[in-house]
Amino acid sequence: MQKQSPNLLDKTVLRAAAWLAFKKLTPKAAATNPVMFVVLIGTVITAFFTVQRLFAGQPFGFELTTTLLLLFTVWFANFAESVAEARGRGQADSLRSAKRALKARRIKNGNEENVDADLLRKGDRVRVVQGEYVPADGEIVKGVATINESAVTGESAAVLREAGGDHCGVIGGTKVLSGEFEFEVTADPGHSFLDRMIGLVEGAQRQKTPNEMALTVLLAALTMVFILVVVTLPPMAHFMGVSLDYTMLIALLVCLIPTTIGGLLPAIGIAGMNRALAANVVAKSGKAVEVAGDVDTLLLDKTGTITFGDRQATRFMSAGNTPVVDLVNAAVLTSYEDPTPEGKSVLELAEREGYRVPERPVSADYIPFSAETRLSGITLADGTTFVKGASDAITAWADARDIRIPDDLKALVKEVAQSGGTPLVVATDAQILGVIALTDVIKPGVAERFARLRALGVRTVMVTGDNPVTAGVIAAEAGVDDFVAEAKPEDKLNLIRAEQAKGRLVAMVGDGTNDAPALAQADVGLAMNSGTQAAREAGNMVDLDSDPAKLLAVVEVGKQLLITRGALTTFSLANDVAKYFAIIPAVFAGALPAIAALDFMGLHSPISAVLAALIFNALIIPALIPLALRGVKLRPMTAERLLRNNMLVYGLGGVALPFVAIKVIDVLLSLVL
Ligand SMILES: Nc1ncnc2c1ncn2[C@@H]1O[C@H](COP(=O)(O)OP(=O)(O)OP(=O)(O)O)[C@@H](O)[C@H]1O
Ligand SMILES: [K+]
Ligand SMILES: [Mg+2]
Repeated sequence: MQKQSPNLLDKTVLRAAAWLAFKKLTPKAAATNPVMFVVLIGTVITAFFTVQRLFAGQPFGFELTTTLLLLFTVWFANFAESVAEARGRGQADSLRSAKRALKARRIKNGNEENVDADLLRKGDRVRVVQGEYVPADGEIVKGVATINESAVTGESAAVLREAGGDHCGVIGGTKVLSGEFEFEVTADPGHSFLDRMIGLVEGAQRQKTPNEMALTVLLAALTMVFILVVVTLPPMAHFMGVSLDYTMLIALLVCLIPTTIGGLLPAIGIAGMNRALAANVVAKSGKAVEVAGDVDTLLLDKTGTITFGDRQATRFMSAGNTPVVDLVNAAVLTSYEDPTPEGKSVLELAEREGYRVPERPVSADYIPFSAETRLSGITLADGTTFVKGASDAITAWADARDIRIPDDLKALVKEVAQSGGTPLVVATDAQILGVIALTDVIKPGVAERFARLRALGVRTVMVTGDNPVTAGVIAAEAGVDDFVAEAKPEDKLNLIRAEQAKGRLVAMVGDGTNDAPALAQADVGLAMNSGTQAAREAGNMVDLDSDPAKLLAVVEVGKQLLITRGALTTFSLANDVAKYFAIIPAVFAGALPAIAALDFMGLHSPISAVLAALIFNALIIPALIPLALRGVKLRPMTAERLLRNNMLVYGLGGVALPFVAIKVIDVLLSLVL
């Protein structure tokens, strides 16, 4: 479900960007971009020459044209960045409309008071009822509600949020459709998700990523090299008895330095962030999006990520001679206070099948389900305990109590597991009663996405708390590369560490508090917005749609960012090399007949050659803006093949294009000059 991003050539966007690009024509703004800074200095110098010649009564047409072309080059570079920013700004406006003046019922010392939402602070308790807007970001501590989050996510389907689980997160500005709850505020005003998103799309919080920094340094170094080359030209020319024109040298320098990629680099980065946002993913930094493109291993859990995660009980299968009613009764007792989908569905199945089940006990100790123990249960007032859980967990529990394992248990567990279902073994402290079969459905399309990721060189590993047989069946059906079964939360963390120790970059997704350490350890940690505050803080990205499969899209957005940057860098550098060979002979041909042999382009005159190159050099920036913003199309192939293809297309294309374009512009100029 992608949010509609404004049209690339939307008139209002372009107009806003054009103005913004003018405002950026300052030395301070240019200073962040070394290549453009050099062009700006060149502009000032050629402008000086223009004025000088004007006052000396000499012809100044070439100087003036060069000055204007250089100014346009910087303006086009600013324009590219501004279009990317302005496109984000449109998104920010629609987000800002979700931020309205909200009221809150704050609870203080047991009393309720009406306050402006601006006054809410971290830790405050607030009550919200049906029909109201959630006044701040927070976690539900009491109650349950369905919420329409469309103001923030663009998704209009109602979502369920409740206390005490991994789905307790609420976002300020969203609307409560039904139910009521109390929540604890987790963000001060100005630091909410909405605020963060708005800041991100407006580029206010944009910092250069490490890769972008490295590339900027490289481009600056190249610029330095070309400055040295051009500076040594006059003495050399002088030695050969040729005197060179300084305006022409500056024009030559600008043609040679990497202005194309220098001008498009910021736009490419912003566009990547915008694409992540359009997919409803809030990255805490541009770096996170970029790292996602380099990820080698993707850790996914099974339930809820690969499958829909709404595991439903579908069958009671008793073991040995145990009557099915005994199994059902025990299963029901363990589920009265089990709020998980699994627990609820056990009660529903018993009712649907018409069993007369025991009353809900008035006083009992409940054993809540945890991913650590992988079981849930109840101890009645008379001391009898009933548990249900993963087969290995219950077998271990039974072993510790010297409870005999029925002979046919293994076969029952296997039968459920082989169909891809999850067997829950039910036991009392006297015997093992049987198995509840839970079924879950694999999300459509995941197998194709994994195949696509594999083609891109990303390994997928499924980590699940489920048994190895079920895990194997689901893994095969979904087409993951590897799986780990019977995993506890800390196993995820260890797995991430092990992968990282092999020099791999790891991405994972999670929503629970127990996922937080792994989310923090992973290079890309995608937290679900529905998840706990701990998870949302630990991850470096948050998915507003709370769809764990979104991780796949995030990796693709990151890859596309890296590939686009690589392709345009190749193209830009190839261009510069070509321009060198296209215009140097023309510039020297008149003075040095020996070089005329190299002047295979047959350009009209040195002046038209240089102007043609400058015009091409300026126009190529806006011509590539659409590609920079949309991104190079991501085709499933390995990194090496991608690199080779890019070198072929963008490298060879980048070499060939300037020759053709400069020749055409030169012919047109010769008609004018
Ligand atoms: N409500 C429950 N009561 C008892 N046992 C449960 C309950 N829910 C799940 N289990 C058992 O605990 C195991 C671990 O559950 P957990 O939710 O940690 O992982 P999972 O959902 O199987 O896998 P994943 O990590 O892919 O989400 C399950 O495979 C199941 O056997
Ligand atoms: K250039
Ligand atoms: Mg789970």
